[in-house]
Amino acid sequence: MSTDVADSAVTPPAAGPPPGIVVRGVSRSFGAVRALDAIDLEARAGRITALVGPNGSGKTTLLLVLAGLLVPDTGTVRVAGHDPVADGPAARARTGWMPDAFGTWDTLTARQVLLTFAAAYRIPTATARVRVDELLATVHLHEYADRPASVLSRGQKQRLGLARALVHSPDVLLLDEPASGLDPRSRVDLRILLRKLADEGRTVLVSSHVLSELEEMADDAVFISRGRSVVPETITTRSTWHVRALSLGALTGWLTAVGAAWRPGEGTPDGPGSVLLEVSGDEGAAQLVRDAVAAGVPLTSLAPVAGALEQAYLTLEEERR
Ligand SMILES: Nc1ncnc2c1ncn2[C@@H]1O[C@H](COP(=O)(O)OP(=O)(O)OP(=O)(O)O)[C@@H](O)[C@H]1O
Repeated sequence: MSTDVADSAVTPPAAGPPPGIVVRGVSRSFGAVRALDAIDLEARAGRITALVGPNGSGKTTLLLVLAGLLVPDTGTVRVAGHDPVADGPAARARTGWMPDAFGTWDTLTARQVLLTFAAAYRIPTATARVRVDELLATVHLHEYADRPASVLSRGQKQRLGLARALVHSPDVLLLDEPASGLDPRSRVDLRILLRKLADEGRTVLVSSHVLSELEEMADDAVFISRGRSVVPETITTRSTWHVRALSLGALTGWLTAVGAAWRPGEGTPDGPGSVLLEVSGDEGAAQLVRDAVAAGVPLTSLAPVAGALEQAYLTLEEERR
């Protein structure tokens, strides 16, 4: 039986390591637009936290506040224990920021760009040279180390932006759409690198619209809608699963008899086929398998129709309507 029951990697933040990021009641308006509306958020050290939300929901505004580049109107923020406004230099020394589009000085080489940022973080020159070589290798830009940044493609610039965010070995990483423009190999490399950074005990907060990708990399998810953090219903209660059986007739007959709300999937009643069923999380799926076995209904597969993040996101969109 193919089942993704054990693979729901994204869970709400649980008790565990200390939070690397704490946001309490933060608001930020641009004129009449309330981009952040008393938002709360925690992201823990040693974990990758996904920041998920529709266009204009406030993700970039929040990341800019965390990076110390935008002052909130109200609320409190702690990044690696420091307030980015009141204690800016200490917070910035521990924060790596990767914006969605990384502007470089095109006349500098990739190496010079990184050395310039290393100097800004007051890393001694000899140490910086070693660190920059390591990072250029990590993001597979060593061949371009001494070429002007102007020759870099969009994806290569993104990778340089990632190296820039890591130059001072920050405790907290803030990544705004880091995978945009990256080819599939680079996306896999990014995922592996972020996992390694989290395993080293760093806090990684990453926003992306590519939910399948976030699903694979994130441990926790924070959903944001209209400037507030929200918990989509799906996270805690229901999701749609694809249930397949050797006999569609036996499956639908049994589901109808036990009063389950199912929708047709595919197949004909006297052959193999599937239905769509609302299931209450992994526990509900496990119970469904037990009940089907007890009832003599031959299930052949059971899987969520979409990743947990995608389902939660779609619920969020429904809730917004
Ligand atoms: N500098 C600004 N001036 C005026 N309005 C702004 C500014 N920056 C953001 N906004 C508004 O604040 C809201 C939140 O924007 P933000 O960029 O944070 O959203 P987002 O979730 O990052 O969106 P996207 O997924 O499209 O990148 C939007 O309504 C946007 O128009």
